[in-house]
Amino acid sequence: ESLSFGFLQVASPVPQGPNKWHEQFPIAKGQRQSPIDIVTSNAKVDKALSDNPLKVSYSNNCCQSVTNTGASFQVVVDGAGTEISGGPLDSTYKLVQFHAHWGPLGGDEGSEHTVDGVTYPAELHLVHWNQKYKDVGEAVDKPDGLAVIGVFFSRGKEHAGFKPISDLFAKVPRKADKVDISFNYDPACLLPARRDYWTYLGSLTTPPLFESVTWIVMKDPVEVSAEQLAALRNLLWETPSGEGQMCNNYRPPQPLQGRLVRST
Ligand SMILES: CCCCCCc1ccc(S(N)(=O)=O)cc1
Ligand SMILES: [Zn+2]
Repeated sequence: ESLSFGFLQVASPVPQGPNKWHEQFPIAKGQRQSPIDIVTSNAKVDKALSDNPLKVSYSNNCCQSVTNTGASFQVVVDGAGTEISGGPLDSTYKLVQFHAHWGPLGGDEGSEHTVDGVTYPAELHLVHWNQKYKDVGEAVDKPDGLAVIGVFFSRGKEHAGFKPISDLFAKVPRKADKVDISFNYDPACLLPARRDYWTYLGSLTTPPLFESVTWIVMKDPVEVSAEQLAALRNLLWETPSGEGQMCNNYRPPQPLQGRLVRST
């Protein structure tokens, strides 16, 4: 929101970058921050993860709308029937929203997690909250409150499943713009066919940076076209020099602080 004194319009402050977040959110320098660089040789295969496979049961009428949050697009989901369980999770979690992080036009950086230092042009986050809590607001800052599935986007052929969503970005150019999703949509179409993943305990990658996320990062990227990656830039946001294309909305990898990354 912008402050206004009658004739004088004071623009709302431009959001600060990741290297300043610690000033307002000291947890930014915490012990379980995200994202991280996943060093595959240090990841430990845990048979327990495959003995109790990650179960993803989304419905195809759960997506309600797409919003420009001013930091990403966000597909808002009503929790009806969109649950994950198993794998690293001791409880059932419900999907509440999904969004993404990406880099500059045509670049290869943009993902938040990296794999042996390799970045992808974008990373999708499917955000779920633990059903042991009464709502997402109660879950959001608890150590086992959230589970986020990360899916790397690589540049290649068009992703038919992502197209209905990427086509909507042009309709929500500005912060708080919102468009309803009138068609049936199953977010599971955004997951790679091979369901192998790395998992570790981390945090939200944007303020308030709560250390409340069990991360499940899919090993295989999904391909989206250069045009679909470019469509992400139909979303606009405030830059120091005024309104501009939303890009580079990713936090770089944070210190591992001795955490174990497990692997299927
Ligand atoms: C008190 C409200 C907090 C809303 C938390 C919103 C949020 C959800 C997921 C992620 S991410 N990028 O780690 O998936 C970041 C932020
Ligand atoms: Zn995210």
